Amino acid sequence: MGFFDRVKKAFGGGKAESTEPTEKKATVAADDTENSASGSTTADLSTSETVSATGQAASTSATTEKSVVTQTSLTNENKQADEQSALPAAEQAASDSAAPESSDQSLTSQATKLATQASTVATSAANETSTTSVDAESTSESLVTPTSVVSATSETSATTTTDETTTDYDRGLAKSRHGFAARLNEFLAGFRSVDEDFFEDLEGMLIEADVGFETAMTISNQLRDEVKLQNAKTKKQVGLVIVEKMVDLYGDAGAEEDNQLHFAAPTAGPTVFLFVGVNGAGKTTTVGKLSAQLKAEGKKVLLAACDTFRAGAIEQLAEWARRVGVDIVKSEPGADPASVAFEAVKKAKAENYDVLLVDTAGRLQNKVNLMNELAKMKRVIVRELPAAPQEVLLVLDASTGQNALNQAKQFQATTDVTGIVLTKLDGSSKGGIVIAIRNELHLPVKLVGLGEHVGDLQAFNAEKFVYGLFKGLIDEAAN
Ligand SMILES: Nc1nc2c(ncn2[C@@H]2O[C@H](COP(=O)(O)OP(=O)(O)OP(=O)(O)O)[C@@H](O)[C@H]2O)c(=O)[nH]1
Repeated sequence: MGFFDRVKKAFGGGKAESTEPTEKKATVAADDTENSASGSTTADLSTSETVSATGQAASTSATTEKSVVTQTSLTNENKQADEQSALPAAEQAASDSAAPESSDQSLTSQATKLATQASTVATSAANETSTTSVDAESTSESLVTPTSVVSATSETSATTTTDETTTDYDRGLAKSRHGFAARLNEFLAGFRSVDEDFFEDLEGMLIEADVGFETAMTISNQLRDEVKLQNAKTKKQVGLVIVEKMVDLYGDAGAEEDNQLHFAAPTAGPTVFLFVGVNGAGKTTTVGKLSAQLKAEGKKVLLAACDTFRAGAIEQLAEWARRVGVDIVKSEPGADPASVAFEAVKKAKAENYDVLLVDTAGRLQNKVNLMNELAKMKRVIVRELPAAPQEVLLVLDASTGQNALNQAKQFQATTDVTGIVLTKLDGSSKGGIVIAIRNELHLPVKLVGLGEHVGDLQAFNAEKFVYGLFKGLIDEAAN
């Protein structure tokens, strides 16, 4: 069965649950040989935990800073449900102008950004004290059903959670869905017959949707036969054949892809994840969100503020640490990032942390410096912990489209990237980039950012992603 048919069978027509075991299993695998025996657990990604307080109130070096952050209603803005289908023509207009496609940051907006990000963790300001501990219970309570990115515990909650995460993908991809539908509708509006012009326009439409040049060409070439083959005559049929082909190609290309985050074996910890990527891609935010989710799973988490280049970055990460209630190793702006990494690894080892999340700079004086710095940081980590880092995660801003692909190619050339975190999908109309990443970069997407809320960082699930992107059309095909 092709990938399109699998997704259709699992979700089509509004089904919330997979009817066959097509869901990827989230294997929390240890990186080395000890792994298979003891260090790996397998869990259905569709299952998630309802976060419960673990009672591990972590003390943090950042908590001496005191700030009161007012909770905002970001969630509502980011989670406007969309019930529109992919093909009908009227749907697209509003969405493309809704959210900014660029993520430029300025120092002057830093305070607002900090407040916004911290508020998504939503710890009650009233609980704040000037002591050095954060109340784990109130923090945990405030995380609105974050789906576990690495593990799952409750078999019984599977149905509900499949619903929830599918809905999260659905909401997070609304803009992309509208964007693609708009392009497809525009393209089909001019459809008369399947001729050379048709294929040229098709290629243009797909490239615009950010599926990538090579992918656009492959789809177009393969469809030359198939549109006729399948006797597609009406616009709707043609649209369906195009999407079906695109989805099947995507599924085939990912057959061997490992989308799971890898953790050190229990006895070989701590696990180290290094986050790299350009300025503003969402590294700090991702580290913050992930720390909250890992902590909620009972893990002892340490953050390392290795972006010493941008003064605000240290403060931003410290704010996340304080709010989430995890520890942080930081230094003064301008300090050597590798020395911060060294201190963090030392602390993580000595104090038995489970996971160390390392935030790095997105910009230095120039690209060569940046890449050299990352290499140096990695050397320091490996010297102290030979099996680490278990993941080097390249954070890409989905809304930057082809730019993100170019950035990825540069990072890939100099750094051993193990996976992609694709952020801001909620603010992008070009979710097609996921297709380009798989087909052109051959790097697995491991996490996706579907909004600014902590729970909006999700383990990547290809089936849900495809359904979120082409929901209307898949539902129609299923009925
Ligand atoms: N809507 C949305 N916004 C996001 C997402 N991830 C990050 N952001 C926002 O993107 C902006 C930049 O994020 P940062 O985490 O500061 O980016 P960075 O890569 O750490 O940037 P530098 O520290 O300058 O290298 C912030 O305003 C975040 O709130 C997401 O998935 N969705």
